[in-house]
Amino acid sequence: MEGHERNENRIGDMLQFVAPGTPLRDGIDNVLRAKTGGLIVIGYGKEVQQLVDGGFHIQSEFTPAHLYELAKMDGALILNDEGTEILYANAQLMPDPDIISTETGMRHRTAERVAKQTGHLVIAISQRRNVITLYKGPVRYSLQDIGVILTKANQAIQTLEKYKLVHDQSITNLGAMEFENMVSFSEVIQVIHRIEMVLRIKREILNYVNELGTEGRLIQLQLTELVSNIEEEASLLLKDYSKKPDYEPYYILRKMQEESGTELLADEQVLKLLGYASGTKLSDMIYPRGYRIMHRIPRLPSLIIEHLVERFGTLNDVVQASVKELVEVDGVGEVRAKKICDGLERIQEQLFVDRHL
Ligand SMILES: Nc1ncnc2c1ncn2[C@@H]1O[C@H](COP(=O)(O)OP(=O)(O)OP(=O)(O)O)[C@@H](O)[C@H]1O
Repeated sequence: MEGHERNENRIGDMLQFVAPGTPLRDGIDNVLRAKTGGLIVIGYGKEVQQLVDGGFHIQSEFTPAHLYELAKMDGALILNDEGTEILYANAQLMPDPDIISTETGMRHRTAERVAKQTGHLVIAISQRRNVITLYKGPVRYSLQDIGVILTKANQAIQTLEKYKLVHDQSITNLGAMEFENMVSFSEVIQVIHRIEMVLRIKREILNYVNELGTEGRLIQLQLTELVSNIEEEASLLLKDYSKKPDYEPYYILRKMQEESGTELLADEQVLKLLGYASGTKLSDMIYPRGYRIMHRIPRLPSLIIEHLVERFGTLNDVVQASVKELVEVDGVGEVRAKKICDGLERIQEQLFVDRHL
């Protein structure tokens, strides 16, 4: 897995763990308000044990009130992996002083070093600055004010709506061109870039949703409504256009997301992921297998679509096939063959109406 993708997953996990609405977050918020400061390590594996000196073995059930009371003591609190028990209080942590830390205060330096050395989640609650900072492995993340995140999340939803409109239109145009046998690599790559943009903003919003916890339900609903099936649609597109029919579309999709950093992928990278040689010309024509369009035919099972692709190879050949030829395919009787013909005709008509709207 690429570095930035792994870090994003780490941030997502951390944020979920301390999201508003969880008992841990209630406890942390109490400590923040009381301005006592706090240092909390999640998990007490061997790696952590080696760094702990002194402290009281408490082993009490985790409640926000216990956390708040115990945080009044100096030193660190150590919780179990699930954050459901407080194991130690007033513990002195002694991470390797050679581990580089960019923090200045001792609490935050210790938190950063312990996280880097053990890979565990460490939470520093600042006494003076009203900030909660999370550390896990090399990742550092400062929690932001809920109001600020909500504003950002709402802005991101608006951006997503715009991206989604552009994406939908480009998918419609591509569909119309597929029926006309007019698709070149260039159109396919353009649609893939649009998918990339939608997926990227979706990931960003998911991070906000994780961070918002119970406060993010509305954003989550909007997100689901807008892009719940984007991955499935993308996977069908990749199945339509990958060089070899047996390419695993979700694998390509994951690779695509791993490889795209702050910039969109280069066209050659997309071609490579689809399995095409680097010299492939963007103006060359390419013919879809028809997975995406055939999935839009009502009540046509995926297995039958597989059989149709095996038998005919491209969407165009399915469109050209007579009822007699369709019936030769495993699982297709006369009634279903007619439904396929009618279905394709209707989809084509609809696409021609909707294109360039
Ligand atoms: N190695 C350590 N193990 C356990 N607790 C520590 C350790 N180092 C610092 N602390 C805790 O952090 C407290 C504050 O330290 P310091 O003021 O240097 O931190 P800081 O990073 O500036 O944090 P703040 O923003 O809260 O002031 C200490 O009183 C102690 O409770």
